[in-house]
Amino acid sequence: MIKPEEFTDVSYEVEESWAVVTIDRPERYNSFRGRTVDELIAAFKHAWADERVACVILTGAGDKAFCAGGDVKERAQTGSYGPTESGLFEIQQLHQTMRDMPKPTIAAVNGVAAGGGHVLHVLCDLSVASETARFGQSGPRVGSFDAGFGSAYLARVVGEKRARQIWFLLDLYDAQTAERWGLVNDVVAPEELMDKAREYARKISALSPTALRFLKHSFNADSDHMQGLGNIAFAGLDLFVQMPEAKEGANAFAEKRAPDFSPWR
Ligand SMILES: CC(C)(COP(=O)(O)OP(=O)(O)OC[C@H]1O[C@@H](n2cnc3c(N)ncnc32)[C@H](O)[C@@H]1OP(=O)(O)O)[C@@H](O)C(=O)NCCC(=O)NCCSC(=O)CCC(=O)c1ccccc1C(=O)O
Repeated sequence: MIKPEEFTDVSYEVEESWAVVTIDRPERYNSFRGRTVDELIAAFKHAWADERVACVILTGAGDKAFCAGGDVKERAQTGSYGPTESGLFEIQQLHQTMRDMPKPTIAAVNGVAAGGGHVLHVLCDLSVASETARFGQSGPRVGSFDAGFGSAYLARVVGEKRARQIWFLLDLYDAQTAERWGLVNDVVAPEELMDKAREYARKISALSPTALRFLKHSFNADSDHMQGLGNIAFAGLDLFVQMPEAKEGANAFAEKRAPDFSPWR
């Protein structure tokens, strides 16, 4: 497993009694490649094992993006998300690690949370948003989908109609709308975002870790079957991204043009 001091795409810091994990690729809107996903898994496991840490704050570097999902430019240029430790692109393992780790996770959404980056905030136990944050999925525009937690668990959070609206219209929603839909717990001014996340973390740090551990597993138990849906979905996605239809989506994004999916209707 990669050590925090070897991280290139993510930073890991311990403040008081919590860890702050920051996705640090602002020039790509904090989108993730294979290496980023490996480092995020390592960061969450590190926090899980770290006795100084009661909970984790996940955020993005800069003020533009929390995370814009998979690095579509890398996918368009190379056909993959680049090298990884295991040779696998372990996004599903990241989702599972975030859910399985017994310590609460708090997303501090500092900018746009799109695609697989939106899924990461949805999978955090709590979400705090900056007033300037924007939220949405983008897969069907760039030749992708998340038919696991990214759709099924999203529907648990916001309801079926809203989840289908998010995935079928692909609009970006502002922080006030996200709060109204129950997608985030609090909205604050950009300069107050990390302080609000720290306020949550401080409260959590004062509580019984064992009680929180049982509660987190209890909340998760009711949606754990979605991991099985994810296995089917990501197996399908592995095949789909090799197909001309999916490549049209990624290429169109990299070439800054609208995709033409009409041949596949
Ligand atoms: C995020 C946006 C809505 C922001 O829009 P806007 O504010 O107008 O900024 P832009 O000018 O568009 O972007 C600024 C700058 O950042 C670059 N950038 C943005 N997003 C990405 C990205 N995802 N990858 C690479 N680079 C990105 C953008 O090109 C600009 O750079 P310049 O050099 O200045 O031109 C908007 O940017 C947007 O819609 N972005 C794309 C979001 C997206 O589609 N994300 C990927 C969705 S798929 C996914 O995340 C899951 C992947 C996955 O899990 C998977 C798993 C297993 C197998 C396959 C897959 C899979 O491939 O899907």
